[in-house]
Amino acid sequence: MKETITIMKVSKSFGKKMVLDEIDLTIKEGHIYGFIGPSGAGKTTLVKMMVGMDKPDSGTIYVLNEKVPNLKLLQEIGYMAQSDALYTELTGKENLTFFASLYKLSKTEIKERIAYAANIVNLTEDLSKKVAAYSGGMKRRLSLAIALIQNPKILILDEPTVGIDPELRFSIWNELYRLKQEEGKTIIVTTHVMDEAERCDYIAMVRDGSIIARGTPQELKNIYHASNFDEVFLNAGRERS
Ligand SMILES: Nc1ncnc2c1ncn2[C@@H]1O[C@H](COP(=O)(O)OP(=O)(O)OP(=O)(O)O)[C@@H](O)[C@H]1O
Repeated sequence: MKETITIMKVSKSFGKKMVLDEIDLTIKEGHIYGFIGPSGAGKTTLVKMMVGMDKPDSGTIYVLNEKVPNLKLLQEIGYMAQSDALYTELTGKENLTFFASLYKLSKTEIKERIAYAANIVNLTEDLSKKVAAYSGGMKRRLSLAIALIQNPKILILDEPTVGIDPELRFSIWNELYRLKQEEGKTIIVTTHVMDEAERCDYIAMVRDGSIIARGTPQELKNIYHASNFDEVFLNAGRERS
């Protein structure tokens, strides 16, 4: 299996605070890779660097064999940030059309992709409403639809299901599996939700800017003598303190 993302000795500080400390990591094509860890551990900073939105102080990141940042990669990465970056005075459909127009898509493809993405996040009926009238969960769903819009090879989703009800969360995860299995997409998620961590193929546990453990969910359960992921998380925390 090919490597989609390679991170080599990446460090980052904000002021005197070291937020990432010599991170080394490879993410394989067609995997769902999860980053879990407490608030402030450095997960968002790390995924932003993969997207090219933040720059390491030292170290290198390659995505699809291109050194980041690289404009060519924008077409290939769908990014859902933790805070929604939406045009609230526009409708959901206008937002999707705007973001779709940034990519190399024909008019027909734009139409098809908007219908597909809206359906996945269950927003089809609400597309003509202004985003200002959306609930928090609807805004998250629209942000996820935007991340899917250009049919990217890589999805980088920063806490994608926060504020989304369990039923829709379940169907979104089913779609992530389908995208992985049928379309070979590489999917990176950060999460605080432990049952989501268990759904990933591979997990990195981030704490204080370092990856303290990595492996399949089962491997991590073995390492931390845990029967579920809440225990993995708690036991990993105890070992560090
Ligand atoms: N632009 C910035 N300027 C200064 N400090 C920052 C900046 N961005 C992040 N930080 C700090 O870096 C640390 C890591 O933040 P980051 O958002 O990467 O954590 P996280 O693991 O994603 O947390 P959460 O789960 O709460 O989103 C935090 O201490 C945060 O305050």
